[in-house]
Amino acid sequence: MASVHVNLGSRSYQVLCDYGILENAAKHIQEAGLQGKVAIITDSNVGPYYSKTLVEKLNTAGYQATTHSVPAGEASKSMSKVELLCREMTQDGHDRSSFVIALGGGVVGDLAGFVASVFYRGIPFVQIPTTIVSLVDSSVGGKTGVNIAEGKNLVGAFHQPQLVLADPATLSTLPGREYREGYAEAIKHAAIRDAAMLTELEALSPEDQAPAAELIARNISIKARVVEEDEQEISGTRALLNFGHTIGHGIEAAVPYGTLLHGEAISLGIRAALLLSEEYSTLTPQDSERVLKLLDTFQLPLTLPTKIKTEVVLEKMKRDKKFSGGTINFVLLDKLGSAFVSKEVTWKSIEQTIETLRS
Ligand SMILES: NC(=O)c1ccc[n+]([C@@H]2O[C@H](COP(=O)([O-])OP(=O)(O)OC[C@H]3O[C@@H](n4cnc5c(N)ncnc54)[C@H](O)[C@@H]3O)[C@@H](O)[C@H]2O)c1
Ligand SMILES: O=C(O)C(=O)C[C@@H](O)[C@H](O)[C@H](O)COP(=O)(O)O
Ligand SMILES: [Zn+2]
Repeated sequence: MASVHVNLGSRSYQVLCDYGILENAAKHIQEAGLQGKVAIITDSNVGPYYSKTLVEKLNTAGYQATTHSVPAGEASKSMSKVELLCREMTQDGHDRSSFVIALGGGVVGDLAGFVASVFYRGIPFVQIPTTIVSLVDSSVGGKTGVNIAEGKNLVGAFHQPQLVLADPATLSTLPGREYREGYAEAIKHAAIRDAAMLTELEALSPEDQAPAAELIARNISIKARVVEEDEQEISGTRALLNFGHTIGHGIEAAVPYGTLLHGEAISLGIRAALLLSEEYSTLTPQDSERVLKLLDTFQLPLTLPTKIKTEVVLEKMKRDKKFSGGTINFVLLDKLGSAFVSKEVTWKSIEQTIETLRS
């Protein structure tokens, strides 16, 4: 079993990654010190596959589990679903002594984590990720939250999970498009911190059943080390995990949520960030080409659809958390595996770069 420790003082936790680990979820949850009532939050696609067995195993181990499902998809990452889940949980007898399990992809993880952060002013939660995005990225780090019409993740809280149980076997039921999009986040990790991992990713095929537990753990380690340095994105180190997200989030929010999957929008955002890295820093076109080729291997979009208007992307971007007090903090690469935050990038360049994404 691959295991990564996320060292955050009193908020430290373990990420356990192994094929079939879900079978032993109750044992690992017990070992993490969680007891009593548990609200499993999942979605309409994931629940039917995995929640019944999980409930049975938890109840056999002495837990009292209830299941709460939201419709699958990005639109469920909303304040209205937060209220609905809090009401359902209260009606089902949950209180301060309960804990939450997020069973699903990044949408469920962000939503359930946020519910856990506000329910009775905060209860513990466990992440059980079931997509590539959530296995390599979103289940770790404690960023939770929901979208509003004005932009992505604009309402949220830092709330670390108490345990992450990563079972790559769950990927066997994940549809191809949702499987491929997740690699945008792994490619991002390689681009900002681990150029050698590009070679590992280049050896994969989008037709593979699932990546090795070691590759998932390698991504989690990259993220964990960054989060340990700057848990609440104050010093700027954690902003590096936002490579490709500044324009990417603008694109994702410019069309109804769910039209583009998160990883697809981030693929376009990565292309934009590579172009700006060449313009403002020392990244070479050859290095950019290598990353673009990898995104293309996973059939991720690199051309911005005409229906997505530049002015709408810019409007959404201006509300992004990376723009505070009028300053643009843009994550660039100086070479593969090495990222930094630049304050030099102008709105004019951003606008031109978005236009370049059209061809
Ligand atoms: N908090 C963070 O650090 C962080 C990091 C990255 C992404 N995110 C967020 O994560 C979200 C995207 O996550 P995602 O790409 O996992 O999307 P998702 O959670 O919507 O999952 C994608 C689709 O796959 C389905 N699905 C999930 N697991 C399945 C399985 N094993 N079998 C069958 N179907 C399955 C879901 O029902 C959904 O339809 C975005 O909202 C993004 O902002 C957060
Ligand atoms: O964990 C982080 O920090 C990240 O930036 C990871 C991103 O992949 C993720 O999409 C995150 O939700 C973006 O955060 P935001 O603060 O820009 O909303
Ligand atoms: Zn992301």
